[in-house]
Amino acid sequence: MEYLDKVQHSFEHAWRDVKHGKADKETAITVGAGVAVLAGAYFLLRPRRYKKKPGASQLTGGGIDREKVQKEFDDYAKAYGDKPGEGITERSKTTELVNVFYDLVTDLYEWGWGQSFHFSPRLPGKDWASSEAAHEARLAALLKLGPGKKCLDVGCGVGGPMRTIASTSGAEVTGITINDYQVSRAKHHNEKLGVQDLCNPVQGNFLKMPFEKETFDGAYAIEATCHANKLEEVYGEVFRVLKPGGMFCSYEWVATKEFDPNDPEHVRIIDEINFGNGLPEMRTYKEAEQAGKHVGFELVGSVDIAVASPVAGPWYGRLKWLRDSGLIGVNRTLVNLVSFLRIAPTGLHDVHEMLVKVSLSLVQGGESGVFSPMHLLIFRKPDSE
Ligand SMILES: C=C(CC[C@@H](C)[C@H]1CC[C@H]2C3=CC[C@H]4[C@H](C)[C@@H](O)CC[C@]4(C)[C@H]3CC[C@]12C)C(C)C
Ligand SMILES: C[S@@+](CC[C@H](N)C(=O)[O-])C[C@H]1O[C@@H](n2cnc3c(N)ncnc32)[C@H](O)[C@@H]1O
Repeated sequence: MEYLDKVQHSFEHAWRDVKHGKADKETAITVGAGVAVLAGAYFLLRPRRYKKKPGASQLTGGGIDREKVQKEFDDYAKAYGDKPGEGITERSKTTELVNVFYDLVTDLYEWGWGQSFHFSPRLPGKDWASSEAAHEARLAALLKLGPGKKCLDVGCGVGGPMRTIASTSGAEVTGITINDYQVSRAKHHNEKLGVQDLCNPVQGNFLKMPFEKETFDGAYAIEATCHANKLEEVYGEVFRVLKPGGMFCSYEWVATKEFDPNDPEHVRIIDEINFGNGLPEMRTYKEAEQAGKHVGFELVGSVDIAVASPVAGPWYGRLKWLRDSGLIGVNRTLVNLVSFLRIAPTGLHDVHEMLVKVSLSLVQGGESGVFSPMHLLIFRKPDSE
């Protein structure tokens, strides 16, 4: 703190000389540099209420008390075994760990990515936001949603997709997320956009949903069911709350047919993806298909969107660009700064470092073809049980 006092003292002296017209060249440079540093720091850290994303100075641990963020992250990290392919060791704790994971990452996701916590193929001539909206709207079309229809968003995050799908289709979308902080963020965004009459985020466990049977005309999940210990558990609940004849579409995180469980490099990539994203394990797309059939669904379609379009850019392109452009490096500096200044909770630095590392694993998973975050499964509940 002594160094900072000296800097402040010399800046005050210089500022006084400038005010009294006694500034020499050196003083003017000191003051100019000081003003530039302060302006730069404010620009980068400033709280940005709604317009775009939150500012770095608004990074929190979600529903976790500031002083507990470091311990919660350390406990989360300890929950993963170190044997290849092990994932979360105590599976009875998975849901609780996933909730902690989202307390830890939700602000960082919004700050560094946006309100839709998923990947999208890059459409030719479209920016990432348009490509993302198209990827989400595809589900509204597949589910044949429209005004008066009731749709369930299984693992809704802060509601980015919910708002797109409700706005494009006019359907009422109820979203469920385990994380209470995300519900508050989703409600904030819904009200800001004036879509709260169509979008209803609720806190709850998609393994035991607080909805009556046969409530919804359609359901979708976007990169969310991967957090379940067993896909049958969440698929079975979706089956229960869907009306007979209702459709369920899911973008699934899967190991692809390129994945070789005997290849240590493949296993390393998947293990790192599991740890850096709160997955208990990784399923293959075949296992996901089987899980849906096992709970009673008819499998209507199964396609890896990551490789479906010969002209779309790779889903991991945005992550690669963030790294290659140096933006992740800038983010690292900002997170270190707000952590050092105690503006953000201690521990958020470690969370961010986890995300820096997993961004590399995800790109490797995409480039090697062993992993896809968007294997689209289309299921239908039979007309009569
Ligand atoms: C579906 C899931 C999450 C998918 C993506 C939304 C996120 C996966 C990895 C995340 C990120 C990685 C690097 C971060 C970067 C270091 C930071 O400065 C800014 C945020 C990141 C870009 C962050 C953004 C969200 C992801 C892309 C899983 C959880 C099932
Ligand atoms: C990667 S986020 C995707 C969110 C949203 N689908 C989107 O694309 O923006 C995964 C979501 O699944 C939710 N989730 C994970 N496990 C859950 C559970 N057991 N019950 C309810 N929601 C859960 C998380 O809280 C989070 O909102």
